[in-house]
Amino acid sequence: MSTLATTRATPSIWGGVIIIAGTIIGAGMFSLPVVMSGAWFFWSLLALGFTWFCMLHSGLMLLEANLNYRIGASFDTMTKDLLGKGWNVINGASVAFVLYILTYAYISASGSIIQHTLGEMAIAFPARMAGLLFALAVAFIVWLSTRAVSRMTAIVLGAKVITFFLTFGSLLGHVQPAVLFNAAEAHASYTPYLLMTLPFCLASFGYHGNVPSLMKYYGKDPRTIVRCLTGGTLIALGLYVVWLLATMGNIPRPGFIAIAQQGGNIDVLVGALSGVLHNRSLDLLLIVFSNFAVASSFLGVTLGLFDYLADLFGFDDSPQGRFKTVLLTFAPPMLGGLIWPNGFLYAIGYAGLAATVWAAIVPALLASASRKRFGSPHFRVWGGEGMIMLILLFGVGNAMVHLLSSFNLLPVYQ
Ligand SMILES: N[C@@H](Cc1ccccc1)C(=O)O
Repeated sequence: MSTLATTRATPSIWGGVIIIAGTIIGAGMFSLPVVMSGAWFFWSLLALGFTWFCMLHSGLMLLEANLNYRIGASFDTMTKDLLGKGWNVINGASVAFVLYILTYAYISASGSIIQHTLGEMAIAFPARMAGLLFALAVAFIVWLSTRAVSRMTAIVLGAKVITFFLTFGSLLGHVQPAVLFNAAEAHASYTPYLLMTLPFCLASFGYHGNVPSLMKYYGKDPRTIVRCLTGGTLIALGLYVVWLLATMGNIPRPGFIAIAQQGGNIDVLVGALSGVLHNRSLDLLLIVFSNFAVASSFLGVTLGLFDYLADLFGFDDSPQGRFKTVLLTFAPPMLGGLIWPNGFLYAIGYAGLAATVWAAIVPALLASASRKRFGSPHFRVWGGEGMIMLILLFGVGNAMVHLLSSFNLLPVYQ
């Protein structure tokens, strides 16, 4: 994640916006229509809007604290200095956990989407094998060098943006109001299913590892970085709304029960959407887009995990050193993908649970501590203590929701 920013020559605001939007928009979005089918479209918009607001502001809080340190100082430096060793260990563990579980989710997702893609070409290929091979290819690129990752990401991200506009532009034309308004179910209840969507929204809006990278990229320029964070998160929000419109405007609400029962992985969702679209070229575009969306986050997140582990274990940058780090980065999630190829939805949920620590709770605590220590010489997030409390509540609330739903204490739409 961290190094994507350093390769562009002229820092225009778009570079930062694209880095942020590119990290945010990933596998998480494919979980949204399935987990939001209970709350359905309008309530889900509320959950998305609220999460967007909180995740943008937690990112700004991180920036506020980060601006008081040297350029290049990351999470680790700030939490150790402002919150102490204990928090630093908790924070580090949650970062590693999120990156690992996301890598697992991407392996599971890429396996399923490659299987689906090849299936469309009448080639039968097991998903486990596809996920494994794809992960090996990514591992090879990460092993080569950060530059290789950055170049691949630029290509994949470009393809993602182009196929996105083509796909969603035409998908919108297919929305059926009767399906979107769920006209078939007269007395449906939606609100009981609202809370459980939150951890998935949180995971889908995660990007916070990139805030220190933006400061490396632009220098201590809060105005520009604030614009990048706002622009990047807004693009993601807009895309998610269109994505919900496209899925919930085409697949009837009860149809999602079957999708969730089949594990809720990307291939099932894309398959269900193809089933109602009856449009060959759109179908193909959607498949191409899904492949690129997964691939770009996969590269970004595993690079982040790679850098993190290399730093933690002190492995050097020689081919052997990088090989050790790659092994540590990819072997555990690959093993998970082999044993349990269909845990995509669970993985995104757990990513939400752990990400709440370093993407909501810790940023709020950091901003609060850095205000006491430094004042805010460069930049201060608006809203004072109230805003800090809101982000803390959002973070703790998300963790509680996830725990409740893991113990089956929240209603599930089934
Ligand atoms: N938002 C990313 C996941 C992510 C979470 C937290 C940090 C970085 C990335 C996705 O949807 O795939």
